[in-house]
Amino acid sequence: PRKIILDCDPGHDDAVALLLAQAHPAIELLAVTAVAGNQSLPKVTHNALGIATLAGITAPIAAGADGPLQRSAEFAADIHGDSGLDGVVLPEASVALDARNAVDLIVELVMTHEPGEITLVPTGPLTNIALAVRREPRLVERVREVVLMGGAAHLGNLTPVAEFNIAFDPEAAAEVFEAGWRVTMAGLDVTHQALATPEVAERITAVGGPKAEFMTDLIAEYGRRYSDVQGFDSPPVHDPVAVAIVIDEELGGGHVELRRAPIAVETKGEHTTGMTVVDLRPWVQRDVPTAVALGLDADWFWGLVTDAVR
Ligand SMILES: Nc1ccc([C@@H]2N[C@H](CO)[C@@H](O)[C@H]2O)cc1
Ligand SMILES: [Ca+2]
Repeated sequence: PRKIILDCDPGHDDAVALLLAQAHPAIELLAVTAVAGNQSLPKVTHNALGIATLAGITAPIAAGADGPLQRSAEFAADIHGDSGLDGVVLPEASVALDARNAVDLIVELVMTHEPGEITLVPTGPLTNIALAVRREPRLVERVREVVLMGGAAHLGNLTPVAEFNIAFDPEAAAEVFEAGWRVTMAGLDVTHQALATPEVAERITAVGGPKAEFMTDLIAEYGRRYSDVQGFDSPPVHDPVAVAIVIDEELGGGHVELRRAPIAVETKGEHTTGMTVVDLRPWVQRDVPTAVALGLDADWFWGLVTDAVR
């Protein structure tokens, strides 16, 4: 199995990513690290501990950055609510927070494993990841790859051109994309194909049991907010797509369409800050370590999530 560290800001869809990462045999979840994004650090950390309890995650859970490198934090309360996980009941946490800071834990795990063993899977702002590389630049050559949920080659969600995770901390994102390691970007282009339709919800509910109930409530609440705020009939469940890409790589591929392309992060634009500028021009030389996911076998994807619930 592929060893991963899941860096997240739970977040309804982060919760699905955590359940999938914990359940799938092709993934070994080494640690969960929390970062401010959808909500404040204390709130997303509290949510991570509750989800870990429900999911039976025994890997260390550590809290990291409480805000962007330079800018002030703007949480996504409109979609995730004041708690960061509104509308779902979490069990009282039976797992304790690791005493180490998330950034130290990421550095320690990568530097004590063999080069190429660990994959970083960020599903929130990239503040922890940028801080880890600043603390230990050798991370760039030791990490196998970064498979992140964030960015967009076309339309944004926070702004016309910027996706929330990148726009929350554009400076951190720029450092991560420019570091020189392999980065696979699961942006809105692909995650907007991961829609939790009524058929998907029924498939998950039919599994039965506490995890199915949790997921059913989560999808219903997340769907209500996505409908109210962004007018979606069914909510795009972004974060587990990054985990699914790692699973697909482990199982031989074929379910996600990836395209190697130069990706630059705008940090200074008056109208474009937070934009991931993805160069899809076919004649452009593409021997770069960055790639963007453009297509998803949605039925396969939802099969993974349903099996994770089961
Ligand atoms: N409107 C909205 C804002 C933020 C997010 C969170 N940011 C990413 C999608 O932009 C995901 O990681 C998700 O957790 C989702 C919707
Ligand atoms: Ca997230």
